[in-house]
Formats: sequence, structure tokens, C-alpha cells
Amino acid sequence: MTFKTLDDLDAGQRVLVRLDLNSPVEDGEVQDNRRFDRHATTVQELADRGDRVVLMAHQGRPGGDDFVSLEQHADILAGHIGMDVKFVADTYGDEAIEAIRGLEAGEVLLLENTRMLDEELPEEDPEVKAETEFVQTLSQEFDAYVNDAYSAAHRKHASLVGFPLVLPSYAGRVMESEYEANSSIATQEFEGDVTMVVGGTKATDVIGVMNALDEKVDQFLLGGIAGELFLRAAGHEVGYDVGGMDLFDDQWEANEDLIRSILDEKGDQIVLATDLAYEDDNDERAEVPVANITEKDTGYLDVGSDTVATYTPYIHDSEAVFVKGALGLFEDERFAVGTVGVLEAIAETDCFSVVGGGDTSRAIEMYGMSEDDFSHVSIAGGAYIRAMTGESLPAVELLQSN
Ligand SMILES: Nc1ncnc2c1ncn2[C@@H]1O[C@H](COP(=O)(O)OP(=O)(O)OP(=O)(O)O)[C@@H](O)[C@H]1O
Ligand SMILES: O=C(O)[C@H](O)COP(=O)(O)O
Repeated sequence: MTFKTLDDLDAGQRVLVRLDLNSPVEDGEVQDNRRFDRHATTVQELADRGDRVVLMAHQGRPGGDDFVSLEQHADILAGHIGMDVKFVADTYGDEAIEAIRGLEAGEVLLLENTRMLDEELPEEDPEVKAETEFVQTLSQEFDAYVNDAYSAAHRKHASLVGFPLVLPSYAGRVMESEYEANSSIATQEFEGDVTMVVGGTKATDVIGVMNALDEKVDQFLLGGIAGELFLRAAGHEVGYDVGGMDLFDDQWEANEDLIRSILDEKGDQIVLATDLAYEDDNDERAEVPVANITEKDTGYLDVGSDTVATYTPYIHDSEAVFVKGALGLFEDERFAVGTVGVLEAIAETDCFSVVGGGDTSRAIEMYGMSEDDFSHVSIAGGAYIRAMTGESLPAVELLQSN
């Protein structure tokens, strides 16, 4: 590892810190999760040293239901570090600058969701991002930039790749530990079978990397949105947006060709759900074998119990298991059977295991499992999976060349 860390940064400075507090949002309420807990370590350390600590983070993507202000994040983070975290609903305008200049040594301020700025998105070269008004204006207020957002390091957004070109830059504690764990995964050789459990909602992200990982992974156990899209390609009447959903059809169009070619060329590595679960007329969980589904009129929210029974032996016989994405809507207890079943099967073995994904890893705590039963529980989603494929993470590279 070649980047500078907090050990190399003198105390008592004005420090701009990029965190990844991107969190699940339910009915407008931001859900506490381990990203807060992990980042609290870095924030606390800087505050304790007497730095003026200003935090940047993003939440959701424009247009999404989870694209909300960071006001609630400030309160949640404050609970984890046991001190006040101020919040300003601005990022680099007059209000933000005034709040930054008003900070005392050891105080912490969180700025508004960076994705509310046009200049944060889209992804562009660091040189372009460094020239934005956002980076040019905000950087004037600081002595140093700390990137702790390993889990967002695959995005070439201004808050991630612009600042390292204009401020002395350092890795935070989360950046350090995630980088170390996730890079070791890419470099390890396993003698026995390697299994990857693929699910979640970001099918477009995970399907592409399945392709890249086929040499490294013996079998992919599928669930979530990607799982249904593969079933759709295999000729089943599932994986369609029904009743106002917006999860399947766009991702199908974007990935249809790739899914079909993976199924054609690597079909023997792909294990698909044999049954699916949905909410019946009595609001209860009901299961149906995939083979019996003849109408595309139902939204499926989990894989079924038979699927868990099918997947379990693959896990028990593996030397390493990587999980990316939940197999169902586990936040609702009725639809946690797939995700919890697979995680419990992993916990029963002493295989090398990594659970990634900000959302998915939450299931471990939610359903009374212990992080100790897994080799590493990453708080990274897309960055984690890219690290597995050996793809570089632009924001990490910039820290390394700083
Ligand atoms: N069939 C389904 N219908 C609706 N939601 C689903 C379904 N299957 C999985 N999910 C949802 O997928 C989410 C996790 O997927 P996501 O793609 O966000 O992955 P992650 O790796 O955990 O997170 P991230 O990439 O954000 O770090 C869970 O919150 C779960 O509710
Ligand atoms: O939650 C994540 O994985 C990161 O914050 C990146 O989020 P994004 O996929 O919306 O860029």
C-alpha cells in the first residue's frame, strides 16, 4: 500500500473528509448501518486530534426514492461518535462557507448530499473534476483532504477524484482497512471450489462482473433482480416490472445480450432459483416453483425454501464464498428466507467468506448472526466487486499517486 494515512497528517488542521454514508432509506427515514459505525472511527480520530472536520458524502442517485438530504445522517453519525455533528444544507455556497469558517477545533460539520450538485456527476477525468467550481471553491477552505470512502472509490465524481489534485490527500481508517481486505481477495488462490452469491437490485453492476469473474468462480448462485433476469432469459415469466415496479425492464434491456451470452457460454456455472416467494392476498409469504409460473403478473420478493436447500450444499462444499447482493427483500422478515438461509449456510462452514454490499451486510446484524462467522464483512458494494475483478478504483489510485 503506497498511500499516505492519518499517521502522516499533522494534527490541528482544517480537514475535508469524504465518507460513504450512502444508506438504505425506508419511508423517507435513513437507516442506521455499519457504514456510520466504521466511518465514526476516522471522524472521531480527527476530532480528537483537534482538527476542524468537514464531511462530504452522497446519498442515493438523482431521481431515486433514496435521493435525500444528509440531515438525518448527521444525527445518526453523532450517535456513533458521541459528539455533536453539525449539518448545513449547502455544499460550497455562502451558507456552507460560513459554517466551515465558524468551526472550532475538534468540531465536526457535515455538508449536504454532494449528488445534489450538477458538478459532482457525471463521471469524468480527475483533471476535469478538479477544475469545477465546487472543487476550486471548497478546497480554498482546507489544508488537507482525507478520503475514507473506499466503497465509492470506483466513481469518478468530483468529491472523490477532484480534490486529490488540489489538496494534500490521505487515506482514512476505513479506506485503509477495506483496501487491504478487498485487495487480498483478488490476489488469493483457492484450491477448492469458489462460489459467488449474486443478488441485490443493481443487476447491471453485478452481471458485467460475473462475466469477468468466471475464471475465478466455479459457480454463481443467483437471486435478487439479476436472478430473475436470468430466469427471464431462460424462458420463465418472471423478471418483469409489474404493478408500478421499476427494477427489471430497464436493466433487462441494458443486459439482455450479455445475460444470454453468459447463459449460452457459461450456463453450467450458473445456478438459478427453483422457486420464488411473493405476497399473497392475505399479505403472507407464498412460494411457487418457477416451473409453475405461467403469467407475468406477480412481483417476486425472495427466492423460495427449495432454492435455499439447493444452494446450501454448494456453499458447504466450497473453500471460498463471496456474497454480493441480497437474494430477496430481506428488510421484510417474510422475504428474508433466501438471504438469511444462504448467510447461515456460510456461517456454518469455516470457508473463507466475504460478504459485501452496504445493504446486504445489514442482514447479518438484523437477523442475529455474528460478523465473526465471516472472514470479512465489507461495507463496499460496487467497489468491492470491482476490486475482486482486479479493476482499478480511480479514487484509490489518486491517493496512491499523491
Ligand atoms: N426480489 C427483490 N425485490 C426487491 N428488492 C430486492 C429483491 N431482492 C433483493 N432485493 C434488495 O436488494 C437490496 C440489496 O441490493 P443492492 O444491489 O443494494 O446490494 P448491496 O450490495 O447490498 O448494496 P450496495 O451496492 O448499495 O452497497 C436489499 O436491500 C434487498 O431488499
Ligand atoms: O453504496 C455504494 O455502493 C456506493 O456509495 C456507491 O453508490 P452508487 O452505486 O450509487 O454510486
